[in-house]
Amino acid sequence: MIGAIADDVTGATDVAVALRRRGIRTLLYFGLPPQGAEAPEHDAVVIALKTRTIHKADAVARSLRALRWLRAHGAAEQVYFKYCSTFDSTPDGNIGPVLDALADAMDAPIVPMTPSSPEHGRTQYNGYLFVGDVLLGESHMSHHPLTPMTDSYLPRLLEAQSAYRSGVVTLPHVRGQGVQRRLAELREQGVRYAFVDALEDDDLMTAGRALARAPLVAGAAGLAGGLAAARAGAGHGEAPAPEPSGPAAVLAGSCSARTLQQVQAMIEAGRPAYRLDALADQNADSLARAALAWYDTLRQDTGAPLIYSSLEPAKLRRVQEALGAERSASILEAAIGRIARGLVERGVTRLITAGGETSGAVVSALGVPGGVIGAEATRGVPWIFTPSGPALLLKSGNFGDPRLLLEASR
Ligand SMILES: Nc1ncnc2c1ncn2[C@@H]1O[C@H](COP(=O)(O)OP(=O)(O)O)[C@@H](O)[C@H]1O
Ligand SMILES: O=C(O)[C@@H](O)C(=O)COP(=O)(O)O
Repeated sequence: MIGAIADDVTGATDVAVALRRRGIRTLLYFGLPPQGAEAPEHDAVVIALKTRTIHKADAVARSLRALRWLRAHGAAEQVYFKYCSTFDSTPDGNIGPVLDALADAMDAPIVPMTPSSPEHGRTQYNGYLFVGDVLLGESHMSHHPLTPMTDSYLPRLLEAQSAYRSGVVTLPHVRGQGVQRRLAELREQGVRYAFVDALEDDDLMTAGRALARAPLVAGAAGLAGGLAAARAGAGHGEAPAPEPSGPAAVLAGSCSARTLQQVQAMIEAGRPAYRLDALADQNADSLARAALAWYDTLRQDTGAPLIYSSLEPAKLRRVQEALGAERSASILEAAIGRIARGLVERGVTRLITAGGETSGAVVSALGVPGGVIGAEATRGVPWIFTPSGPALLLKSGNFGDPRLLLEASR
């Protein structure tokens, strides 16, 4: 059985649906699964953590707890550590510290990985990560509020955060000379982390077949899809994918280029929109109260509203200079969590959130333990049906076309 540990909740939904698409019956939990919970038949478990930007010791402790749970429940035959397809991290971590801890705990001699996800425009070549046709460090990710990415060479990025050496399985190895052969060479050279080049889905499928027996693998959802495809013989066909209904609302806390376009599309379509301004009010409670009071004034026929804090890079910098990056993020995340609770109390049954950290804040504020994976609003962004809460669409900041938020909230 595959056990996946994801460093944020949007990443968890992305990897869960990548497994499910290949007929792998997948359970998704937000945090450690509740004790004694009855689980339907399954072939994979995904545990969504929120460890991407917290203190690294805490990230390591939570990830090891997740590993212990997977082992105790027979779900650690192969462990997949899901990080972002744009390698979101800082020189402190948390990808490196978490991987070091997992690799040590599992005694994994070498950990193959790749953030490549060609369907989202992320590709790895000679160890460099591209976003569309530019290098990661030259992409919009260099402006990220919490994890600005300014380098593009993956071994260097990981070595800065890890106690171990990194190397590359280059494309000629993937496409001919052999992934296993290259991994053996790298092991001899004392390398513990092997970034596998992949430009196309076929490369991920080849890598997935070669890595079917690796105890610990890491990366974005693309390689998880390759591993799942390698097991597809044991698959159960794609499960039915229900669509939710009922009143919807959109909460956007991502400042990624794609979310900014999606927010703009909602505003241009005339949807009611309310901006959370942390410069004007630094109290999460009163920010949330004011937003909910605004929501209470809306007519029924306006279309689903948008509440957002998303700002373009120059304005975001001003907020961060005034309040600090961490403080402004934590005020806004706390406010959005409270707003989510207030919206559900007011009858919202479809909640759409943009941004990984933002979605994590919403999931913890709602206290939902996990959910059943439903239809994808767009590739990698499935509806999640929670047992007693609303249906959730947890959208990675960078995913979806510019009309996604508008259309998903119709
Ligand atoms: N106006 C703002 N000022 C400062 N920080 C902000 C603002 N709006 C959003 N943020 C913070 O930026 C972070 C965005 O991260 P996240 O939600 O993971 O989005 P993405 O998926 O694009 O990475 C969140 O912690 C959020 O609270
Ligand atoms: O791999 C990806 O790009 C996503 O699954 C992901 O991790 C999303 O993170 P956010 O952009 O922070 O939502």
